[in-house]
Amino acid sequence: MHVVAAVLRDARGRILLARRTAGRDLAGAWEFPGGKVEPGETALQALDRELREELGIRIGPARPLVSVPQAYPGKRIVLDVYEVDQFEGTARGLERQALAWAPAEKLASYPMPPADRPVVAALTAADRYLITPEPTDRPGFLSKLDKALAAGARRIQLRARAMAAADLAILARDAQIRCRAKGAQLLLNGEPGLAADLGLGLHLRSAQLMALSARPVLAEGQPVAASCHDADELAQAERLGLDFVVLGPVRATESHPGVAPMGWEKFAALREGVSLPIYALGGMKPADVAVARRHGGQGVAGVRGLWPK
Ligand SMILES: Nc1nc2c([nH]c(=O)n2[C@@H]2O[C@H](COP(=O)(O)OP(=O)(O)OP(=O)(O)O)[C@@H](O)[C@H]2O)c(=O)[nH]1
Ligand SMILES: [Mg+2]
Repeated sequence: MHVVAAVLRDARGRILLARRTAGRDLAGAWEFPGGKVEPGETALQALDRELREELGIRIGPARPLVSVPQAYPGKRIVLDVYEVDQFEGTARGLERQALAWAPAEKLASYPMPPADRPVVAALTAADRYLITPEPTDRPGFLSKLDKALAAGARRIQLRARAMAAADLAILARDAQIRCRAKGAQLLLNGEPGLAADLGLGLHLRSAQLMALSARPVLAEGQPVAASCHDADELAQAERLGLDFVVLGPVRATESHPGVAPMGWEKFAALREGVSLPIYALGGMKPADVAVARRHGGQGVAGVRGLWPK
């Protein structure tokens, strides 16, 4: 089932949500206004029709945001979401549905269908997840980090697997100060204790993820993420209530020559089974954000393709 929906903003930048009425599936959930594409319609024709029927507005140009494949009990949908910057008329609940204009940072507090979580993440969180190369010289590393932050990196994983614990703690603090100054999230790879002590986020390796029975406890508001390669790992990440994951390798990479790439079709098929925000990993460059979004991804993750030269 192909479903189209719109992100509409008011003059204050708040986003329109509509509440599903009683007697339909997912009744009571808040959603982005829209509906099913009918036979013979294009996605944009369907969006225009649905918003006229449900809200009484005529929409201007629409830009694709993300297209989320999602499996529900007994059906599979692709939720195709567009950002619409201009519309004519005043939005009203013509089908007796309640409407709410929500600030972007409040979206996550509305109960929404599973397919909408990746949409909210696409609207509010970074589309690139930068993984650092193994730090060798500290000044060189920190100046590259500054460069990445200046270029807009807002979600960064410090991955230092060969470093002595004491050195890692010092480097992590230096990196933390720089990230804080730019409002960027910093997640430490594989070290739950140090991440908790320093007030950093945590990135779990897949083996660590599978060995846990509860989400690791961190400082207030710090994210927990994980590396996933298959449906079991994704399901575990969702069970533990993680904030996001990386999934791959989508393409072949120099760093893992023996590993068969999954490709975008498999990426999208795996994404259907969970409602987590997912970054594509493996041979990714910033220009691949668009293809990742077309397959339901949050964006791209990587070392080589994202770390400054
Ligand atoms: N419009 C909309 N539908 C969503 C969202 N998220 C999501 O999972 N869906 C699902 O996509 C499907 C959309 O169908 P719908 O019931 O709104 O379709 P419709 O407007 O054509 O109306 P209908 O009820 O008369 O068939 C439902 O299964 C709904 O649960 C969302 O954000 N917006
Ligand atoms: Mg609808």
